[in-house]
Amino acid sequence: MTHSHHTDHSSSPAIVTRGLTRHFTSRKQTVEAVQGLDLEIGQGELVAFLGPNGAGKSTTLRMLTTLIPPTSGTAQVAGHDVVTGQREVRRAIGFVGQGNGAGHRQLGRDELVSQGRAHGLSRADAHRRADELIEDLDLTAVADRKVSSLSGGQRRRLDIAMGLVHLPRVLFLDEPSTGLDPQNRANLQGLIQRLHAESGSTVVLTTHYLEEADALAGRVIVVDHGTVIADDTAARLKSGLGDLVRLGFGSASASARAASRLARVADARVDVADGTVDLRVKDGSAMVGELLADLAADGVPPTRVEVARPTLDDVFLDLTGRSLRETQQSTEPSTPETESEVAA
Ligand SMILES: Nc1ncnc2c1ncn2[C@@H]1O[C@H](COP(=O)(O)OP(=O)(O)OP(=O)(O)O)[C@@H](O)[C@H]1O
Repeated sequence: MTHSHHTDHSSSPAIVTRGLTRHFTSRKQTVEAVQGLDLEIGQGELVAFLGPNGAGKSTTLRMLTTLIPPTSGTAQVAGHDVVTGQREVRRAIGFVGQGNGAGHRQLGRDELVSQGRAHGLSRADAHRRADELIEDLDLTAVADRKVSSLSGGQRRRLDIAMGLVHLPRVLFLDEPSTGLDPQNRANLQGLIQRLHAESGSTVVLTTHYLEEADALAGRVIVVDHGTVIADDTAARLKSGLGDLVRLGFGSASASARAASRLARVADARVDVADGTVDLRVKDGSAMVGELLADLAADGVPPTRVEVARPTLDDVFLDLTGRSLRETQQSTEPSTPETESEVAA
């Protein structure tokens, strides 16, 4: 691995988009998949793209990796325009898409070696790199089998290895951990972190696992309906939402009385359901003692108290009105051409 160190602010950004837009027309219906994205991602950043199904994440990645041209707007990746500099962009990037990258009839190891050779590695380097990745991605037992005989998760890991063979300067991963078991998901996270730290590569990934975005990414970009609706560190997105203080009461009248008392707490959002009051407030854990004393003094002491730090899922729900957990469970990885999605 090369050890040039990351986050070089003096040089140009790894990715710049201006008004990046992509429409799809099928059966006389137009889907505005990506609508005027303005992004700037610096060299060495590790960015997670989050959004509900159909938000435009894959379409954005497919434009940035030159697989489909924008309808309008521009994008530069590694200093080259994705349309006029397609070849240069492709040479600089690695892409792990949602489909399968490796051919079927080959052996996994041979696929990796030929991918390395195609990217200009010497035969010896290509073999060494393939060995490294086979080890890193826990493919040792299956690397010498035909690709077509691998399980879904094994294929996924081979595809990821294919995208990493040439130590790309900019790496795009479209839902890399989908279909992996928890063990392999954790391994993959470690691998992405190492790659990022050791080679200073810029990494852009989409994921439906919010914990993954939280653990890995220095920057989280939330998209919905083809536009960016939030762009910040996970920590700031969460602290902006505040803690959840959930108070339980013996009766609905007690919770109503407590709620009217709590409405006076500055900058808090109060929700009452019978018997419970939810308070969304900055630093809930620090203020809960005082809060309880106040309620006791007013004669409405709660019978139960919970304080929860916000998760990225809470942020996501707050921003999009949808829980990513729900969308993740209810939907299979999308086949974009299906009519229901086009109509959505
Ligand atoms: N080739 C295509 N033809 C028609 N519509 C498309 C095509 N590709 C994508 N779309 C539509 O564009 C919108 C954005 O799709 P995209 O795949 O970018 O979403 P996504 O955020 O990656 O979603 P997911 O989380 O489900 O992977 C969707 O409404 C989708 O149906």
